[in-house]
Amino acid sequence: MDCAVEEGQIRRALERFASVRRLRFDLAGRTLGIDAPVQSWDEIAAAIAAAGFEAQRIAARPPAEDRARARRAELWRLLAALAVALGAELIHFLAPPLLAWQLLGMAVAAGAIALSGLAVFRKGLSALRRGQLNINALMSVAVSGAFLIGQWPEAAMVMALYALAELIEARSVERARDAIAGLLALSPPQAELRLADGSWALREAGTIAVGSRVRVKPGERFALDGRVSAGRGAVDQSPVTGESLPVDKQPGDEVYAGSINQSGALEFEVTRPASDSVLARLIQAVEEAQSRRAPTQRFVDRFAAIYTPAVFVLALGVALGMPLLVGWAWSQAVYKALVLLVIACPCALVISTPVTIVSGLAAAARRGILIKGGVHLEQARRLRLIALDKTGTLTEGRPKLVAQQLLSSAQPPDWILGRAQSLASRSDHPVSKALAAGLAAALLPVEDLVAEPGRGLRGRIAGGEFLLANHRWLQERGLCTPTVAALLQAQEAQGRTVSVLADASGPLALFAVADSARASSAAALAELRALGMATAMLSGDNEATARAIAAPLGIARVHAGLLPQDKQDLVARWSAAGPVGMVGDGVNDAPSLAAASLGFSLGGASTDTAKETADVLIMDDDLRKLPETIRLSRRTHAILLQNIALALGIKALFFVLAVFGNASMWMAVFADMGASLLVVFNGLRLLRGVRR
Ligand SMILES: Nc1ncnc2c1ncn2[C@@H]1O[C@H](COP(=O)(O)OP(=O)(O)OP(=O)(O)O)[C@@H](O)[C@H]1O
Ligand SMILES: [Zn+2]
Repeated sequence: MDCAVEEGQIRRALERFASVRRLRFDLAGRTLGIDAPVQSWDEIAAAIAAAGFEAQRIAARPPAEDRARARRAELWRLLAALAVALGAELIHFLAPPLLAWQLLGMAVAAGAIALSGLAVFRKGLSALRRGQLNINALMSVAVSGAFLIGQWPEAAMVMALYALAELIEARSVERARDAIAGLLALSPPQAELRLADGSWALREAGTIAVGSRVRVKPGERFALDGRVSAGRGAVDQSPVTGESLPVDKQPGDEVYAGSINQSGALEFEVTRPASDSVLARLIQAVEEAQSRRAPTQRFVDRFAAIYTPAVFVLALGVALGMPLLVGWAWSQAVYKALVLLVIACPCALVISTPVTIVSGLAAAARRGILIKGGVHLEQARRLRLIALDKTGTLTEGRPKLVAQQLLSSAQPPDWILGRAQSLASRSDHPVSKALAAGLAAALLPVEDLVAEPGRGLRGRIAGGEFLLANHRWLQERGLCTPTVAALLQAQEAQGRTVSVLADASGPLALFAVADSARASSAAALAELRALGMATAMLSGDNEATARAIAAPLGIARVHAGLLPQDKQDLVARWSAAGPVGMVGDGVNDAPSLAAASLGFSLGGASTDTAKETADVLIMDDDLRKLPETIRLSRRTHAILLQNIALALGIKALFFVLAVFGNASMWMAVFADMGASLLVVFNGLRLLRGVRR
C-alpha cells in the first residue's frame, strides 16, 4: 500500500470485522498492525486480498533502522528515476530527429518508468483485471497512452513525479501521526525502582510490578501511575489532564504517568501496570478513535468512489468526442484525455479528512478532553442544548452536613442521632455519606436495609422501622406536617439538601447538607451561552434546592425531583427535536448519557459506568472544557471544509486548464502533490497552540 487512498480501501475492507479492535497503518514502512484474535487472521487476510492487496505476515516489525534505510533507498531510487526522465526530455529537445536518437530517447524514458513505476503498473493491472478503476489503473493507462502517442519524455516525467508525490504524501501522513504519537507518548520508558535490599535501580517501566516502590526526582516525569508514599511537592499533570496549574501532592495522593514532578523528590507505590496507566488508556482511546471513520470521511470516500470513474468516462468522452464534434486533432484530444486521467487522482481529497480529524482528536487529548471518536468531534458543534446533572457535575459532589435539628422530644437526642447515623453509614449516596461523616454517634446494626432511588433509605433498627427520607418521600408517606415543611423549605431556599429521619410516630430529626458549585461552573455556563447554547439543569434533588443552585449559575431551565428514568426520558424527548448534550457523573446518569446525542462525563469525579457510557471524557473535571470542546469541533469543521474546498478547487482549476488551456500532464501531477501537502499542513494546524 502506497498512499492514503489505498489505506482507505484496506480500512473499508476490514471495517466490517467486529473482531478487529485496532488498525495501525505505517504507509512509509508498508506495514499494517492489526489487533485482532488469531482465529480471524485468515478471514482478514482473505478480505485484504479481495481488496486487491497481497498480505504478507511478518514475524516481527523490522527494526527502525532497517525501515529508515529502506525509505532512504526508495527516495534515491525515485530521484534517480527523475534524473533519467530529465535525460529523456533532453534527448527529446536537443537530439537531431533521427530514428536512432528517437529509439535511444524511448529506451531512456522506458528506463525511468521502470525505475519508478513498476509497482504502479502491477497494481493498476490487477485492478483493471478485477474491473476496478483505482488511481494506479488510471496512472498506468495515462502513462502508457502518453508513451504510445509519442509523448515518451512526458510519460517518464509523469511516472517519476507521481511516484515521488506518493512517497512525499505517505511521509506527510506518517508525520501527522508521529506528531500525535509524540504528543501523547510522554511517559519515560524507565523508572527508578527500590530493590529488596533498599537500594534504587533503573528498570524498564513495563517490567515493574504493581505494589513496587518507585522514586521520581524533581524535574523528572512519572513513568507509572501510583499513590504517593513519601515526600511532597507540586506536580504538573497537564500532559494527562490538561489542568494548567500544578497540583500539590502529599502521601496518599494519586499521581499519573506522564506528569512532571516539579519540586521535591516523591516516592510512590505503583497502582497500575505501565500498559494500563491513565495515559496509556488515553493513547489507546485516541488510537481507537482514529480508526473509526467520521461522517465527513465516509462522505469523502463515497465521493471519491464516484469521482474517479466519472472523470475516466469524461476523459474517454474528450478523446472520442472532441475530434468528432469540435474537430480537434486526434493526438491533441487523446493527450487532453490523458491529462484528465492524472487529474482524476483523489489523493488530496481523501487524506484531507483523516489528517484533520486525527489532529483534532489529538489537540483535544492534549487539553485533557478525551473524545472517543471523530463522529463525536463532528457532533459537538451541532449541539444546541446542554443538559447538566446537578450533584457531582455542577457541584463538587462532596456535600457536608451543615445543619441538624431535632423534631421530636419523645426520645433522647443520642437515641435519634444514633439511628440516623446507622442508616446513613450503610449507603454510598453522597447525601448519606455526608451525614455519616458529620455525625458522631455509636453505630447500631441495621436489618432489612432498602435504598429507594431518588428517595432515601429504609431499615429496621432494634425492632423499629426507620426512614431517612427526602422531602418527596416524606410527603408520599404522609409524614410531612406544615411545621416540618416550613423548616425544610427554609433549608432548601439556601440550596441545601435535606433528609429527615422518621419512624411510624412521625419525623424525628432533620439534617441539611450543602454542596458547593464547582469553581468552573459559572464561567463554563457563561461561555456556553456565549456560544449560543441553551442550558438546563437535571436533578434528582428537590426543586427549591436545585433552583437555589441554578440561579447564580444563570440556568433558567431547571428540572428537579427526577428519577433516573425521568432524566433519560427528558433527554430522549429533547434529542428527538435536535442534538442534545448531557453532562453527568453518576451511575444514575448512564441511561441519560446514552440517550443524549453527545454524552460528557468527568474523568475524576464520575463513576466508571458514566465514564464508559460517555462519548467525551473531561479529564480534570473542569466544566470549561465543555465550551472548549465545542470551539474545537467548530474549528475542526471549518478546516475540514477548507480542505475539501482546496482539494476540489485545485482539481477543478486544472480541469478547466486541461480542457481549454494548455495544462500538461506533469503540471497536473504537480498540482496533485501540492494539494495533498496543503491539506495535510492545514489539518495539522489544529495541533498548534497546544501546550506540551
Ligand atoms: N441512599 C440515599 N441516602 C440518602 N438520601 C438519598 C439516597 N438516595 C436518594 N436520596 C435522596 O434523593 C434525592 C435524589 O437522589 P438521586 O440520587 O436521584 O439524585 P442525586 O444524584 O443526589 O442528584 P442529581 O440528580 O442532582 O445528581 C437526593 O437528593 C437525596 O435527598
Ligand atoms: Zn494522488
